[in-house]
This record gives sequence, structure tokens and C-alpha cells, in this order.
Amino acid sequence: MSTKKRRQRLRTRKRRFRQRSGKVETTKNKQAELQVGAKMESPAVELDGSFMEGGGQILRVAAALSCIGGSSVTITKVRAGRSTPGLRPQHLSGLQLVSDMCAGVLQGGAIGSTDVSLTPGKIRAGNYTADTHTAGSVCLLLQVALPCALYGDAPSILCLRGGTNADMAPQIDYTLQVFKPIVEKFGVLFDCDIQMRGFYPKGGGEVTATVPAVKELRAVTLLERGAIAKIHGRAYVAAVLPFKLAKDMAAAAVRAIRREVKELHVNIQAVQEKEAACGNASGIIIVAESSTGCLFAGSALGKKGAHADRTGTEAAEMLLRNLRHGGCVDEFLQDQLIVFMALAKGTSRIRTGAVTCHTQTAIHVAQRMTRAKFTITKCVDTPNVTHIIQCLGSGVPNPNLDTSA
Ligand SMILES: Nc1ncnc2c1ncn2[C@@H]1O[C@H](COP(=O)(O)OP(=O)(O)OP(=O)(O)O)[C@@H](O)[C@H]1O
Repeated sequence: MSTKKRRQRLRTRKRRFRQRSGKVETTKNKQAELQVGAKMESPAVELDGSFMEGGGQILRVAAALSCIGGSSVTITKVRAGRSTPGLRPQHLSGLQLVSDMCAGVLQGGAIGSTDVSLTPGKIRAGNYTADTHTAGSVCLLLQVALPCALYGDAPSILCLRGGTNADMAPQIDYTLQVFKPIVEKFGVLFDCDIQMRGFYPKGGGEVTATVPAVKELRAVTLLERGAIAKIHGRAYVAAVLPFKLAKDMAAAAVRAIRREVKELHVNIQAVQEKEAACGNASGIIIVAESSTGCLFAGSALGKKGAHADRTGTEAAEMLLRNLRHGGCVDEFLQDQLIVFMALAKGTSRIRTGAVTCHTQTAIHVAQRMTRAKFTITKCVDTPNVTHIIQCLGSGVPNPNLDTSA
């Protein structure tokens, strides 16, 4: 027998002996210990779904942080603040998606359910599909799944189906032009392709997001607004709606913005969506960029019987409202950044206008689910009143990636 083989045999014998005497950690033992450890470190959390905002956002923030942190979460009184309480298709598909991504156990996962719990397992990278089968927002599916995908062991590909431009949710253009460049500052990199736009009531939209895993997220400081340097936008009509509606929306929006912002050229493109759109719809998104890289948006969707002018003006007024306050993010981005602030390593500071109820709710959930600590400071600098949301993040490293590499 060769020396090499003899040594190998000896090592095997020694290991068997240590196993019998309980001195060695087999992979199985290690996993069991880790699981017990994870459970001990991450106690189950119970959340009241009617708290403050009382809507779907509580579910998304809680489920994403449960997946990443390993603590099970139970949410009672789901969406009690809404006229149709309980899980709707978008919320249910989002929960099922993250449950799949972390090989978790989802209880109460049914339309209308008002009590739901998620017991997460380990996040596994892969190709995942979620379909709301309605016009439920694909951007809100991304909102719950993106943080989880970041904590996988490799890149994940998410195929998300539903509405790309839905009401009361980010339009996909917002996700790509406002949300994406800002979360990149935390180290959140993803690509997103729009295969098909989908609208109310049919849905039928599809986007594919490719999300690389991260080792950890970094803290972000956004305190200086700078000057508004650029305003551009997109007014669209899809399918059989006349192109004139898009032009009218764009023109009305430009007129409204010009009343307050006189020194900048405002470029809003009118677009007719043809092949890659499912259903009749119209809408507009306008984005303003500041000299320090802050991004703000105003958006609106055309409604049956409403004039295109009205839709354009509505989006412009939303944008102007967000330009007036002097903060560095708009009223929607605030709440969408809370999860990343909570997960990041170090202290993030973000100047905002009035702190929204969605943001306060997200902070409440993030503090229940992680060790992150948030404070909000009001700053009066006449005529502006802004707030600084500060967060000492929990600095959660990705346990699924080899951080020594
Ligand atoms: N016009 C908009 N532009 C960008 N983001 C938006 C816009 N409107 C809403 N959002 C974002 O969409 C999310 C909506 O969360 P919310 O919980 O209200 O919706 P939901 O999941 O559809 O649940 P519910 O039906 O209970 O309201 C928030 O993150 C909010 O910031």
C-alpha cells in the first residue's frame, strides 16, 4: 500500500472514531447546528398587518427580511386598512415567490387570507417565475423578491408577470429610471428587461430581472439635493388608443412644469406602444435629475373618461410637489429604500420631504425584523422643511456567498 493511501486510511479511521465519540462535525451535524443556531438567534416575529399603513407593503418588507434574516414571521389582520382586506393576487404571488426562493413554508397563502406566516429556509439562487394572473404590479413583485435574490449563492433570474404600469405602484419606468440608479449606491445591481407591457385590467405584462448576489450592502448618504439639472419623460399610449392622447399628455405636463421651472428644457417624448404591449392603456412618467444625482418622478395613468391633459397635469404636479420640498428622494422612493438601509453595513442618511406613512410603516417592520436602528430628525431651513432618515444598518452579510474570496 502506498504511503498516500495509508495516510488517507488513517485519516478516515480517526474521523470515524471522532464521529462515534461525537467530536467531529459532519456536514449534516453542521447543518443541523446551523439551523438550530439560526432559530435561536432569530426568534419568530408576529406583526399586526393593520399597523399604520395597514397595506401590502407590510407583507413585502416582512417577508423579504424574514427570508434574509432567517426568522419566521406571522402577519395577522393582513391589509386590514384596505377596502378588500386579506391577500390579493399580487401579494400572494409575491409571498409564494419568496417562499420558493428560500425553500420556505408559507401558511395561510390563499386569496383573501388575513393571517399568513412564512418559515424561511436557505435562499437558493435560480430561475423563478411569479405570475399575478391580473394587472397586479410586477414592480411590487420585484420589491419583495429583489432583496432575497441579493442574498442567494449566485445570480438569480426572476420572470415576473402582471401589470408593468399599474396604479398605486411604481410604473416599470419608475423602477428602472429612479429606483434602480439609487439602489445601485447600496451595491444592489440588477438588470431588468421589459418583454411585454401589461396594464389594467388584463395584465399580461412580463419583465425579467437578473440579480447578482452580494456579499453585503453598503450604507448610503443622500443629503445634498443640488440643483435640478434635467427633466425628461415619456407619455405613452398602447394598442388602439390614438397617438394624439400621448402628445396631449406630454404637452399638458410640459406646460404645468414650465409654470414653476422656467430655466430648464423639459423633454417629454410621446410614444405609441405597439407590439410589446398587452391591452389599451395610456400613461406618463416624468423624471427630474439633480446636479448631485438625486432622482424624482411624477407619474399618472390615463383613466376612462379622463382628459389626456388632466393625466399629464397630474403627473407634472406630482413631480413639482417633490421638487418643492428640498429633499433628496421623492415621496415613493423613501419607503422603497428602507429595506436596503436596514440591511446595509454602516450608517445611511437620507434627506426626505415629509416622511410618509408607508415609510414609517416600513421602518417599524424593519426594526422588528432586524437589528437596524432608525431615527428621524426634522430640519427647518426656511423655506424648506426636510427630514433626515438615519439608519444604523444591521450589516447582514450574505451567509450563502463565500465572503473570504
Ligand atoms: N406613483 C408611484 N410611483 C412610484 N412608486 C409608487 C407610486 N405609487 C405607489 N408607489 C409605491 O408602491 C408601493 C405601494 O405599496 P402599498 O402597500 O400601498 O401597495 P399594495 O401592495 O398594492 O397594497 P395595498 O393594495 O394594500 O395598498 C409603495 O412602495 C409605494 O411607494
